[in-house]
Amino acid sequence: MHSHCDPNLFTILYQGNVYGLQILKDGKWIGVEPLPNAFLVFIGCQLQIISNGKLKSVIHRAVTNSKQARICVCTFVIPSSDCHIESASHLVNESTKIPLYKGYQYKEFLHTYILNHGDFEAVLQFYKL
Ligand SMILES: O=C(O)CCC(=O)C(=O)O
Ligand SMILES: [Fe+2]
Repeated sequence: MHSHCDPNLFTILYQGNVYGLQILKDGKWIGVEPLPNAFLVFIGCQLQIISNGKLKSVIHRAVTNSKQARICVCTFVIPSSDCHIESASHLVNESTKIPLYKGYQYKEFLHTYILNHGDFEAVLQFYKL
């Protein structure tokens, strides 16, 4: 699976016991070893925007393995398509004093995300103030 940030609010992920998940940190891909019975929570693009940048959505990807089949169970927590998204005012006041992003409807964001092939940095350019 190509590198991306999840466009939703957050993702709960169970990756079984076969390695394959990697996250991008400081320009380097880091493997996330599977932990038995552990769930991973990924901050999605929407939580980054709602938290006014306080929470960061991580770029990740899954790599294939020719020896073992890998099954990953993902639960995506997604806003309804006409949900209005904007930075939460109390988090804006706490951090930058100004919102970093303009508000939008979730379906509008998803459209931009798909047009930009999941490149969150490119998508953010449309919503940064
Ligand atoms: O297969 C994985 O570990 C990750 C899957 C994923 O990132 C996704 O479905 O959004
Ligand atoms: Fe993902």
